[in-house]
Amino acid sequence: MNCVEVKHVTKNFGNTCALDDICLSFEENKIYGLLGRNGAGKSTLLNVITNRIYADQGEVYVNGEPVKDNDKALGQLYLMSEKTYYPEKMKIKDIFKWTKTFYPDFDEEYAANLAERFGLKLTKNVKSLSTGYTSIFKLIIALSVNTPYIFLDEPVLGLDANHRDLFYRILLEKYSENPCTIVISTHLIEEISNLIENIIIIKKSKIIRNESCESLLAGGYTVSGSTALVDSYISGKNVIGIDSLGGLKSAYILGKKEEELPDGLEVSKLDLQKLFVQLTN
Ligand SMILES: Nc1ncnc2c1ncn2[C@@H]1O[C@H](COP(=O)(O)OP(=O)(O)OP(=O)(O)O)[C@@H](O)[C@H]1O
Repeated sequence: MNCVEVKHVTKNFGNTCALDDICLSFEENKIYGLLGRNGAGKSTLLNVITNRIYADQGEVYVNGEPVKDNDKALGQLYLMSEKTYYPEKMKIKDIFKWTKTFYPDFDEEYAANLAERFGLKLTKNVKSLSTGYTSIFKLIIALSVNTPYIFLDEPVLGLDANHRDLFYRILLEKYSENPCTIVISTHLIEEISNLIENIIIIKKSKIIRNESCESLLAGGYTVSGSTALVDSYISGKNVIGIDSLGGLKSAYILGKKEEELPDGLEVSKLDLQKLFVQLTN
């Protein structure tokens, strides 16, 4: 089966263990969310997968071939990283051309079209871009390279709400027209909860969850209603969070829901962000 496999990868920086015996795989044509608190090891994992840094132990395979010093396997992967490696004085349009020399399937026309949709001028150079437009420029390249596996590390860093919304729409558009594997590492969990099918949570260098979003969220539920009703219902239950507004309350509960709930209470699915906070605290 075509996939990216991470097998027993460990990476230390001096006394800091950034990745501890990580095993996982990214299957073809799926969208993954890679979540974890600051310093959990997300960027290190993406850098090891794309061979930007070497693991101390373990291997990464693309469709069965090791990526280490293997241009063919590496050509299947693209990482949009937090760091910007492009020459500062180079114009965007020239970077697009340059990218095509490394990634022959890079679609210059599509990239120019995305630049127009985001309002990015192709004649600007990298140095003159704001934080948001630097992310946009890197995103456009990632969405246009057409590699089977795309890794996005903090893709919406500095993007305003309108541009984030546009990015999520474009991502889904692209995915439905031309499916590929997309791995998104982000702290904006709620915003991607409807995009991702699978979720990988990394905590202090270890994977603590790797499953479908659906199965993760099936581990609990949300009840909403009047404060008095909710308070009485949640007594003795495993409550991981509460939101109150006026006389209304929502409680996020782990565990299985009873068949019958008291009248006046509404049930909905668990909130991914609340669950993440609880799992990674
Ligand atoms: N080049 C490096 N030198 C030393 N320590 C490093 C280096 N890169 C990462 N680390 C350490 O490894 C750990 C994992 O860092 P990493 O950047 O992978 O986390 P992250 O999950 O991406 O965090 P964030 O969400 O804050 O970007 C942290 O403790 C970090 O300080």
